[in-house]
Amino acid sequence: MLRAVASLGDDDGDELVRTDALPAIRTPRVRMRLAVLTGPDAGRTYPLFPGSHRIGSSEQHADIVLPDRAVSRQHLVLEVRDDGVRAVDPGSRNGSFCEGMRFSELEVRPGAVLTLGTTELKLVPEGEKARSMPLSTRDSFGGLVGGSRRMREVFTLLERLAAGESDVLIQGETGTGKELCAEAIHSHSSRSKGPFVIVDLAGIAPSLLESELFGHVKGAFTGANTDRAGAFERAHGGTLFLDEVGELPLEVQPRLLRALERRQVKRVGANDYRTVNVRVVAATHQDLEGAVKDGRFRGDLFHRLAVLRVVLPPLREHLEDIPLLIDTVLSRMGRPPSALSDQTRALLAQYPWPGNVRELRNVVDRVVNLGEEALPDIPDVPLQVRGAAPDDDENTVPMALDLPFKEAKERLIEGFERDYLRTLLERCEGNVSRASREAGIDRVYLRKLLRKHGLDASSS
Ligand SMILES: Nc1ncnc2c1ncn2[C@@H]1O[C@H](COP(=O)(O)OP(=O)(O)OP(=O)(O)O)[C@@H](O)[C@H]1O
Repeated sequence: MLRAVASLGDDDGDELVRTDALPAIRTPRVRMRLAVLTGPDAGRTYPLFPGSHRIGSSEQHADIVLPDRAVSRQHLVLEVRDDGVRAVDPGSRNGSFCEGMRFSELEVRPGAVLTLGTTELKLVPEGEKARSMPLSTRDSFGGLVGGSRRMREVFTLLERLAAGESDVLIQGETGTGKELCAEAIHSHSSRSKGPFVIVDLAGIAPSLLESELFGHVKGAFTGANTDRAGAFERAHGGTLFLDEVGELPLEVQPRLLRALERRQVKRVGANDYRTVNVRVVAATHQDLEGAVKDGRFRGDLFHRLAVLRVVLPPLREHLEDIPLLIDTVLSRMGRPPSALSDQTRALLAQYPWPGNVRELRNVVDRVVNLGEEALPDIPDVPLQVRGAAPDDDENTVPMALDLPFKEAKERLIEGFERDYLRTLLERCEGNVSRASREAGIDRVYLRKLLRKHGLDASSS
């Protein structure tokens, strides 16, 4: 007897007839594709069926063969399961990277870009285009610079949205360039001749917030000696940048929502509304969706602000931009690129930069003025060994063979420690107690090691 008709696929409408007697047979089906974005094979895609897929440069050792001289014979294995994809680097010579970070084992999310040698590979969920957005050809937009894929994707989005009139929400960790981004949107818009008004909502006493945003009339409160226009009115004809919008107290949020919806503001103590012509660009380093769930931020305001959303990546996800960023910082300081030695640059390229570009700028400033003692405690190990010569021996780990034995050995151990700790933390979801049990090392010592390598348990 027929009991049910179930469709196994969302996209192709295949149907499977189930009966009591015959259990459903699940045929392997393609859920993901691997798209080659750059490198000699750019443009090719491979279906990823459940099971193991070996990726490398040798037809003997790999199922997906990449004709890239910087790719090892067997460079990476993708283990595709029903519920996810795990990438394992079995010891490639030049390493495997996910958004700027080297890994040896990684649970890869759909849409992630992996870099092997000079080849970039994207895991594309079935039904999605390999590249949803063309990459901008620029390596700067306003004051923001970056030639990496992540930044060029941001630039494409900015090119498109700057010209429009919609409000924009910029999200990103502290120091990722949110203010620069807002300025760039303004200067590339038709409002560029109008004012660009900045309000840092985190820096204003809650009692003064309404007056700062909407203005006040004389006598509205103690100290209101004259009528004063608020930021919305001052930004008339231009752009209002609301920094740290996540800090806005709940009680002020309905007034901001009203101002955004009606483009009308009422000064504190006044009876009438004034119409303003303002584009609002807001920014936050907070997880606003989380704040909405926790009831700290109004959902309707969030949706109104986030009509268009730009997410700026943390620097650790585009480490390849560090050389360009260093040159930019130096030139903004009026210094030539030679103001920093190659050795210092190499060290800076290996630091995880929790404070993002702002921290990089500050460190470059200090090192140029005070010398190398001002460098942060940077693990001295090669993170990125890209575009290197092809491997002669699959088991070769990149080693500084030209260094004195002791130093070369120390580097190798440091590299091992860091790779080990990263994988460990990832496996234990940042739980240090669990990590210390699994690794069989004392918790205090583990914390010390994590600090030494700039790894943050909570953020892993
Ligand atoms: N992509 C970038 N290119 C060039 N400079 C950058 C970039 N990102 C940030 N900076 C520089 O880093 C510093 C911090 O940038 P900005 O103030 O825009 O960051 P932010 O995200 O607004 O930080 P916060 O959340 O702490 O307010 C500035 O000096 C800025 O010029």
